[in-house]
Parts: sequence; structure tokens; C-alpha cells
Amino acid sequence: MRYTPLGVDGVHLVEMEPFSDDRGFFARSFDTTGFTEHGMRPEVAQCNVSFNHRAGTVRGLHLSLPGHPESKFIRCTRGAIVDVAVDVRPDSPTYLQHVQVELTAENRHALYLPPHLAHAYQTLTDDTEVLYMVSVPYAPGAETGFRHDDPAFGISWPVPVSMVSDKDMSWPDFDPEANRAAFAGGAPA
Ligand SMILES: Cc1cn([C@H]2C[C@H](O)[C@@H](COP(=O)(O)OP(=O)(O)O[C@H]3O[C@@H](C)C(=O)[C@@H](O)[C@H]3O)O2)c(=O)[nH]c1=O
Repeated sequence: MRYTPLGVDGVHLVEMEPFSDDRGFFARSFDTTGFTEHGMRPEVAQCNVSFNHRAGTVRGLHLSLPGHPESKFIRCTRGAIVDVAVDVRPDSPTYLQHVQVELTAENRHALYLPPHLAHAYQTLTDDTEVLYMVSVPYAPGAETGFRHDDPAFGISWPVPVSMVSDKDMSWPDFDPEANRAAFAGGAPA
């Protein structure tokens, strides 16, 4: 597998290296040894699937707070998405920067996010399925989030936004001081 660090500290694009023959190909899609060698967390507590009816759907931005170190390994298994990771870790060298990567069923690229990044994606096609592994069990009390259109992040979504959950429309504005306090205390911002 190929591991390419991207513009936010700790985020990696992960590509398969297929062995092709007349039948098709074989490739690893997850490798604990490679993850460990590249400083990525290999633990998997859950593997989640989300299905989205409509192109333009946005899920996120979601993150877990310190005390609940949830890394994510994301792949699009049907259709296409743009995946976004925003660095809200106050002491990070890439604080407030974000990366945006197209993950499609066709390109089979995957994205690794270390814990405590704000994560979201937008579907680019109808009937899109996303498969992602997380390193710790779901803990709703440790989750917080931000709106996809929060001006603090300046995310440019590639297609018109068609659907967002009520939960994701309700996150408060990003407040750097509240965020720093949340990271210091491990409590929701
Ligand atoms: C994420 C999750 C949700 N749920 C429940 C809570 C709720 O009733 C229902 C739907 O939850 P949500 O609306 O939060 O689902 P969703 O908006 O798809 O949440 C996901 O968004 C993307 C962007 C991420 O980064 C993921 O980590 C996760 O937060 O599923 C679980 O039981 N276990 C889980 O692991």
C-alpha cells in the first residue's frame, strides 16, 4: 500500500497496490503493519457503513474530544464523495487548515485521519456508500462538531448542498477559545 502524507498533520492518503492477473486483482485494503510503520493507529473498534440517497448530502463536521482518541479510515465503496478533514487541534502545526480529497468506488483511495480532526464528507453521486473504520467504540458524549458552512474554515463544497441533518445544522459557530478549553478539558465545545 502507498501512504502519502497530506497537508494536515497526520492525515494520509492510502492507496492500494494491486496484483493484477486475468481474473482481476488482489490488493490489501488495510494493513496494521503499514499503519504502524507510518505512525497511524492500527486499532479498529468499529467498521461503519453510511448510505446516502442524494448527491450533495453532507455529513459532519464531527470530531471526538481528547480522552476519546478516535482515528478514522475512510473509503467510498459505491459512488463518489469529497472527504474533508479540518485541523481544530489548538497546538497542531496545521491548526485551522483543511484537506479535501475525492474518494470514489473507482479510484479506491482511502483517507486516514488521526484523532480529534473535524471530519465531514459530501456525496458527489446519488446512492453513495461509505465504509469507515474507527479506532474506538462510539461514545456520543465524547462527540462534538461544527457546521459544514462555518466561515472559520472556508470549506468550498464541490456541488450544491442538498441534505444536512438537523443535528449538523445546529452546531454552534467555531469559537477558538471554547475550542481550546474543550481540548484542555475534554468536554464538548
Ligand atoms: C456514528 C454512530 C452513530 N450511531 C447512531 C447515532 C444516531 O442515532 C444515528 C446517526 O448518527 P449520526 O447522525 O451522527 O451519523 P453520521 O452523521 O453519519 O455520523 C458520522 O459522520 C461522519 C462525518 C463521521 O465522521 C463519523 O464519525 C460519524 O460521526 O446512528 C451509532 O449508534 N453508532 C455510531 O458509531
